[in-house]
Amino acid sequence: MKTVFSPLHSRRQVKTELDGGLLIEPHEKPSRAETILARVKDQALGDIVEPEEFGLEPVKRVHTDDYVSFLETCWQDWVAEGKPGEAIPAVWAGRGMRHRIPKDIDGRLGYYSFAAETSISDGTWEAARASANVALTAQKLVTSGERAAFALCRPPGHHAHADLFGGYCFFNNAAITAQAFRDQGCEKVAVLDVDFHHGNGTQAIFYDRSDVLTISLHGDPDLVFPHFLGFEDETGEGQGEGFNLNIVYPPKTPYSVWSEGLERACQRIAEFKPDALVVALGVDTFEDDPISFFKLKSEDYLSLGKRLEQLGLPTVFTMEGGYDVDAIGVNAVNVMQGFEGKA
Ligand SMILES: NCCCCCC(=O)NO
Ligand SMILES: [Mg+2]
Ligand SMILES: [Zn+2]
Repeated sequence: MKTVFSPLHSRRQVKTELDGGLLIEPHEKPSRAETILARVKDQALGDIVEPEEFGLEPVKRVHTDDYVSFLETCWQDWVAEGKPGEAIPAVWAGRGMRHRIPKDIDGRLGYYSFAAETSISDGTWEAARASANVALTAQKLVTSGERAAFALCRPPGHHAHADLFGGYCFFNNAAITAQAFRDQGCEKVAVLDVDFHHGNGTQAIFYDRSDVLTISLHGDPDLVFPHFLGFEDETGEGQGEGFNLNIVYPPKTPYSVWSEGLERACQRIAEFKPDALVVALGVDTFEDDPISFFKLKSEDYLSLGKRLEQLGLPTVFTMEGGYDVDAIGVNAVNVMQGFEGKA
């Protein structure tokens, strides 16, 4: 299987993440991508290709023009205001307030985000653009005949809404990929989010549509991020009713239980009969992940990959979360190797 990777991921090198009232070293760090890349090479998974430049048009098929423009100038706008630290949103439109776009950078940071842990600094824009190009290059490989391709995306994307960043995400790489499949002739596309966290952005982007089926398995939002979306009663709206499926699990869920949800998801996908599959691959479901609470083991990712291959679909994997850096390479590449029959 080919892997698409961009060294430009390292342009995202923020020094802060707001966590527990402290500014900590971000969990979403450059070594995550480098460790996965090293494992791809160590396992000779396949060629490693750099992304092509697709420009902003395919990104704007999912994200609003004003949001894209905000991201492009956020850091310089912040610096121009003489702010001493990294750009961190700190004010939002609460209940009863107005959702209009302020002029001030603090107001715009709040308007275009849903959480405060995701700092922005120099290079975030370039890395986010490269990450979307990585996903689009993987999609092009698959439409050009590859059965599957691994988009080693960093920063991740599944929390990003059409005009919201958060959860370490800016551009929704999985949604951009799904829309590219649609724009290139696929009638139906399924997005399966196996990251520990709910793919709230992906759900929201396609929520009223029946051409893209969105499914996510994740930790109970009553207990974990993103807290305000991802419940099982969210099944889609309008044309999209019945085309969103959330499968929620409690702390300490092992693969033996989690895989029952995977089976439900796979059966729903088979019933939907899509022309392509996008897998939002987070491996923060791992038993030792520092910010999550499932108990999957490294060998379980081989089984996950094997089950996904049985769907028989052209498949793009977009890298999402996973923060046990020592294990992330084995866990992510195990999915690809399981997909290719090593299980
Ligand atoms: N306290 C912020 C948690 C952000 C979750 C990031 C993630 O892994 N999403 O998939
Ligand atoms: Mg998920
Ligand atoms: Zn996650």
